[in-house]
Amino acid sequence: MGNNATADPDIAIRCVDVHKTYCSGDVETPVLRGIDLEIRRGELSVILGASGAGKSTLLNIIGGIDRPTRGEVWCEGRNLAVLDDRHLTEYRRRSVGFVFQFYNLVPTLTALENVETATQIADDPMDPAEALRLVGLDDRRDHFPAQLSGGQQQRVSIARALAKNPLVVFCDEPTGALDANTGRHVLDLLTRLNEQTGATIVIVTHAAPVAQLAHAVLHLTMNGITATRNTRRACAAEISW
Ligand SMILES: Nc1ncnc2c1ncn2[C@@H]1O[C@H](COP(=O)(O)OP(=O)(O)OP(=O)(O)O)[C@@H](O)[C@H]1O
Repeated sequence: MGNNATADPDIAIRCVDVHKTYCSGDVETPVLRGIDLEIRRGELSVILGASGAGKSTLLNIIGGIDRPTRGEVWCEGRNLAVLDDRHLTEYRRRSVGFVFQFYNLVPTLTALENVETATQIADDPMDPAEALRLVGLDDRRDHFPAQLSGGQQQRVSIARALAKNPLVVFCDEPTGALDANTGRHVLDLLTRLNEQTGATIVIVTHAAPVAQLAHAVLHLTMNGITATRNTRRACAAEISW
């Protein structure tokens, strides 16, 4: 398949027959066995799967952190699987934003400065103060991470990812370190940002109820991936886990 694999402007990322096998000495661990998927622009997608199903492995591949053993990962007319290191780094910097379970903020920088670290490497960034306003933290811009709650730190990390104006924001277990109520606020924020800004958001989680928030649900198992669409999406207040 050639560049036409991403000719559809509604598709942000497309995987074609993606395989990943980890090799350590003589031991081979096959994790992804022929994954086909599409991430649609402007949508909130949830990748769901049990522990060990390969969610982080898949996220690392579509986020340009790792490469597949076999298969194609199409984004903006390029197959990430064959990009050299320099271009893959460029893709990570310019085209994707990451939100991790443990926030990964720089402790010696204020909330605003943490967001600025991302906007300084982006082509078309948002005003960092505006990004903090979008996540409801304009009054905390001069606070350091240690002066913020877990939920607030996660909101800073969401502002940091969003402020790059990336093609896709990837969130790996974004509520994993938060209590249920704070987690619900973070999910509510992600759905609101998707609706208000049109940001394409992918949430990776083992928490099945989160799938109710999504336009598209990608269910990853040892046997492959199945995609379903929600005809009615729940709001974060309606879900519990
Ligand atoms: N670098 C590696 N070398 C060898 N095996 C690995 C490596 N990274 C992951 N694995 C294996 O790949 C499988 C999938 O791991 P992965 O972290 O992608 O799953 P996951 O669905 O994200 O799990 P969890 O929800 O527990 O984080 C696991 O069996 C894991 O042991």
